[in-house]
Amino acid sequence: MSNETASAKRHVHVACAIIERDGLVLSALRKASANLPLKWEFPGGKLEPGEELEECLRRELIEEMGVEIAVGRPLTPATHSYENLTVTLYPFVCSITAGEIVLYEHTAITWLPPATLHELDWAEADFPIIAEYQQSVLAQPAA
Ligand SMILES: Nc1nc2c([nH]c(=O)n2[C@H]2C[C@H](O)[C@@H](COP(=O)(O)OP(=O)(O)OP(=O)(O)O)O2)c(=O)[nH]1
Repeated sequence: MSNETASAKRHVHVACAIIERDGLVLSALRKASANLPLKWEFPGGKLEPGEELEECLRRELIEEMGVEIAVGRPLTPATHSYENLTVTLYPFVCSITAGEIVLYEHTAITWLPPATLHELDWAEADFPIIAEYQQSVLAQPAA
């Protein structure tokens, strides 16, 4: 049997951080040389064996951006099948508690108001997460 059958497709579990600061949200641009090149994503990465999602996210943010985060409310996990890979994303709303961002993995970052997040060229797995996040934030009464 070929290795390219649907059943052979790798499935990865990825925690990702919707980082809020002063009413804006951080998005990060993947490298041109990466899988899903030059797509926007939320920082984070693959869950390691035995690791909790929140622990994974705190580790990834130190590794990718050199910052410590507080992990807040979870959003609904989203599963998407790319051509060669199935990804389940576990999103959490987060904030930076220590450190200044240094880009160890990404090409760029940007801070946007929630309402305009969808205008970037996102990795497809993020579409439902962005929609849910926008709905949750924009539904809140003004302070
Ligand atoms: N961190 C993150 N990954 C995402 C998002 N959306 C999305 O489809 N992904 C995909 C891209 C990758 O295939 C996978 C995350 O894996 P990763 O960040 O640990 O690994 P990578 O592909 O950048 O690099 P590698 O370690 O596999 O070489 O999930 C997102 O919003 N954030």
